[in-house]
Amino acid sequence: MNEKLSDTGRKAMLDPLFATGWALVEGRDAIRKTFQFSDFVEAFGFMTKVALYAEKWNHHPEWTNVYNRVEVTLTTHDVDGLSSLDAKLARKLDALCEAMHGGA
Ligand SMILES: C[C@H](O)[C@H](O)[C@H]1CNC2=NC(N)=NC(=O)C2=N1
Repeated sequence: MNEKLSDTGRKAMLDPLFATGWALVEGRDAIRKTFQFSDFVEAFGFMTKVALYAEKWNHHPEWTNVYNRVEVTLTTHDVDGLSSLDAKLARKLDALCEAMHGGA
């Protein structure tokens, strides 16, 4: 059963993500990061890769795409806040972005 991150869990799991550009969302227990790519096709390719992991892990992002930018918000609806699944998916997004040229 998934559960909300504890205070110690937050420090351990979120501090490394803050270092890669993730930030807490004002007024929500969520984290957000905007990824920028070379063009729309690369951005959409990133979203496609992420979607496969989201389905595999049954944990889905809240996101918007405008041309070459993808804004991603992660939170766990089932526990109404941040869980380890959000940190896991955030790490995966960073890794996928790193593996693609132009990801930032
Ligand atoms: C029924 C389904 O398994 C649940 O709604 C899953 C789907 N994807 C999810 N994604 C996210 N971000 N949070 C959830 O709590 C969640 N729950």
